[in-house]
Amino acid sequence: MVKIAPSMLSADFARLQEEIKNIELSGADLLHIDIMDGHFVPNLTFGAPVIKSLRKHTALPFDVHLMVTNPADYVKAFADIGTEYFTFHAEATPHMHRLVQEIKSYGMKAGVSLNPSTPVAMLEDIAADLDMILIMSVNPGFGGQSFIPHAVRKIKKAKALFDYYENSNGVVEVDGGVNLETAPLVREAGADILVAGSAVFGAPDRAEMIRSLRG
Ligand SMILES: O=C(CO)[C@H](O)[C@H](O)COP(=O)(O)O
Ligand SMILES: [Fe+2]
Repeated sequence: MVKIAPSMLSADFARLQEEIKNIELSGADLLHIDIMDGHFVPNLTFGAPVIKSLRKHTALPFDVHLMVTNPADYVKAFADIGTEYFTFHAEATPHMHRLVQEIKSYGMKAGVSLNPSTPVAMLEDIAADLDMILIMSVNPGFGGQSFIPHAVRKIKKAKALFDYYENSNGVVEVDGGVNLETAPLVREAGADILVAGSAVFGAPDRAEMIRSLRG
């Protein structure tokens, strides 16, 4: 069964505590948290202090997606908060191996995210060490964009890479434009975790939407 990770980016920021509780009660598996620095992507969201204040209000595992230029600067802060997955972008650092080891040394799971134009092959020599490959199915920076169909092939390639290296911890997550129309395509391709922001937070019945996305 695939897992659903609603993206907090589409929540009502004035009522974050209620929104997170509502998502948990609606059956979400993880809380996807988009950290943007206005540099790696042309948008700003929230930082560790805001996320820390939410930790005591939910038992959902935190799935942190860092769209920042210097991801290594934030490892300790998110480890201290209590983060399940710390996912950085392959395009943001030439030192993926070092950063993955550091993330793991803090007891977090390490993920690498790929922009739509970055090939899965870039992860060939780090896949054995990864807990997650996050395939971006939109250009990062904003919620509510349209799904880029090419992501379906990349999900299959990421699954094959984990299989080749016999990495049974490795999960493939897909992020961007996931809705009732595109969810069957990414489930079929083998995605383990579906991120959905606008589809879940914009649904009249969020629990029903989460169930439907799971298929
Ligand atoms: O990382 C992201 C954007 O950079 C978000 O997680 C993603 O866009 C989710 O929003 P939606 O489901 O509305 O596309
Ligand atoms: Fe994201």
